[in-house]
Amino acid sequence: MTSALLRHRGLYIITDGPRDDLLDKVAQALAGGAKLLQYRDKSAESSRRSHEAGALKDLCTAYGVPMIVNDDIALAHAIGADGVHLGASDGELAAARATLGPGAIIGVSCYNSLDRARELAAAGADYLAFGAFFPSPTKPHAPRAPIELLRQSAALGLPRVAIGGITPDNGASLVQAGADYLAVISAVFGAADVRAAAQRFTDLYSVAD
Ligand SMILES: Cc1ncc(COP(=O)(O)OP(=O)(O)O)c(N)n1
Ligand SMILES: Cc1ncsc1CCOP(=O)(O)O
Ligand SMILES: [Mg+2]
Repeated sequence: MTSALLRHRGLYIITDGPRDDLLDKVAQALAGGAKLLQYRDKSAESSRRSHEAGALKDLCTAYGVPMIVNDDIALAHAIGADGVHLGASDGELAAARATLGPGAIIGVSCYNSLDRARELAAAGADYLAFGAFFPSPTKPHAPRAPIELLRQSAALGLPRVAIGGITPDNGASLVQAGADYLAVISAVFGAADVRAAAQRFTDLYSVAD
């Protein structure tokens, strides 16, 4: 799936639920040009999670946008998601590949570590996520990463995702440094006008391309 990801750049929306208007807000962000979606819900309510993830997958399919599940390989498999995102304590990349298959998108958190990025690239990751680049309202204690890491990781040849406190105002510096995707929660889902906020991120790539 890496090649499909390599054909695009843009906004990667990550959900901030649980919330009652989740589907509606995601639809607005997709209308604003989001190119990837991650369902991130840290609750343990498996029935709601499964229902929501399935509904989000259908919505993303209608927009031609890949849908990725955070943390949960089994949920990704059960609802036919396009992939999974794994952090350092979320299970092995090899296990995800064995469950989801060769065409799945398996994204990994590399935090601020080029060594971790090299290892996971060699192990078959489809994209490398770095951050937090700015103070994150969603995850205030996330380790910080320097912007140079985006340039330093270019040679690994995989799509690079930037995350952490990204706004339409500070995102341009990350796009310039080589971020293929800007992964955003609060600056999209916390906005009064979600579609307009997403469009501002989308526009950063129209200017760059
Ligand atoms: C695109 C992207 N990058 C990083 C993360 C963070 O993953 P992780 O460190 O596992 O933390 P949680 O999101 O699970 O709290 C991510 N989810 N997505
Ligand atoms: C999951 C995660 N990992 C590092 S920062 C972060 C949260 C990003 O959310 P926001 O865009 O609100 O800073
Ligand atoms: Mg995780």
